[in-house]
Amino acid sequence: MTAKILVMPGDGVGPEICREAVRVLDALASDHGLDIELDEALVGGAAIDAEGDPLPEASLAAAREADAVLFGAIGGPAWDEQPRDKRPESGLLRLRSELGLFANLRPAILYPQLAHVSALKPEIVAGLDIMIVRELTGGIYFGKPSGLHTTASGRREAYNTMRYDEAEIERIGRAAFDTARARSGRLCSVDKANVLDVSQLWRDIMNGLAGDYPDVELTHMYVDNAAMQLVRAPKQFDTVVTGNLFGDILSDAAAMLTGSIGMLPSASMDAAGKGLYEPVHGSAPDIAGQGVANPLAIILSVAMMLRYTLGRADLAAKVENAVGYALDRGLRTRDIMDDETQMASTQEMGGAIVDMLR
Ligand SMILES: NC(=O)C1=CN([C@@H]2O[C@H](COP(=O)(O)OP(=O)(O)OC[C@H]3O[C@@H](n4cnc5c(N)ncnc54)[C@H](O)[C@@H]3O)[C@@H](O)[C@H]2O)C=CC1
Ligand SMILES: CC(C)CC(=O)C(=O)O
Ligand SMILES: [Mg+2]
Repeated sequence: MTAKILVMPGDGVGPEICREAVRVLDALASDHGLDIELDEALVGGAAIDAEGDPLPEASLAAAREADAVLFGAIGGPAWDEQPRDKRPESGLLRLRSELGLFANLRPAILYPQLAHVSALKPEIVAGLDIMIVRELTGGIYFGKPSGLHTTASGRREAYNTMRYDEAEIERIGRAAFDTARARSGRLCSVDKANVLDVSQLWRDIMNGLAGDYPDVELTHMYVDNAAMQLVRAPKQFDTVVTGNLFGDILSDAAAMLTGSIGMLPSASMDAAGKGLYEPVHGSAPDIAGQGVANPLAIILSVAMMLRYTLGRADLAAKVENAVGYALDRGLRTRDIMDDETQMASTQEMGGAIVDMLR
């Protein structure tokens, strides 16, 4: 059956990297029998400019109808002064929430060719393969009450609420235990249970689930220590499960262990296997329009789409191997370049992956 893929390029480098990911999908369709139909929709700042809404009704409807969404990135200085619910970022948050994409998988895998551009010494990161499972539709990004107001004494005051109920925690917990079970069987739950009530509930639910997964070894770590351990000895981690805010921060840190934030893909899944696939990075306004953005994070997100939604693990492996071959050949976008390698533009890197696939 033909799979419907909705492409949402967004802002900044989003359209540049999406273009390369679409070339990869086109090559898989024409040369490897991938049965897909592509459509495109507005989101983020581009949608605000065109329609006054970061997630127009038609875009949301198209996303609901699609089997998978390929998402570029949103945001940028042009929209930074907008109130929070009118910013491009709120379009992405709403999309995640409306589609029920509660499980965000962010794999930090080091390609051995990039060991010496990692933020850490090669011997500390060699063989790195961590899966961060981040809760994506709850926590402080969504909790009510939230707001900004002026108090009786005339001071501005702002607040957000980190809130989870036990069903939300259990749902992401089970996704993480299942993920850990399919990997090495080690799961580290990251929280701040020494300070936060919400983290105490989180820890309690994780401990309760452990009984259903006797083959998975569950440990707990406070988030401040986890940030430190991630840069001290990252290979102690296999699968990490954490809340929305902590996962957002830890995954950007984990990205640098692989050489660049331009290398980290992600999958955001609902309960039925539908997914939105996007790079971990943002719209990178500082390099937008220069043709230097690394398209590998979104191309590796296409590989996750092939594996998790389209049932084509064979093609996912082909894409991942093609990335390896391109790196073997010394192709590097600026963020992962060193003295020995040749600089490739966004388009050249995408083209190299397409050539490998043909
Ligand atoms: N999922 C999304 O669409 C996300 C959107 N954002 C938004 O993006 C905008 C910029 O946010 P920042 O904090 O600057 O984070 P960012 O991830 O966009 O950029 C951080 C740094 O990483 C670099 N970088 C990012 N992607 C790269 C790539 N593919 N290749 C090479 N270098 C890359 C950028 O040039 C910049 O120096 C903001 O409006 C923010 O809200 C931020 C994170 C996620
Ligand atoms: C809404 C986004 C800006 C949040 C984010 O940084 C992310 O999901 O990585
Ligand atoms: Mg982020």
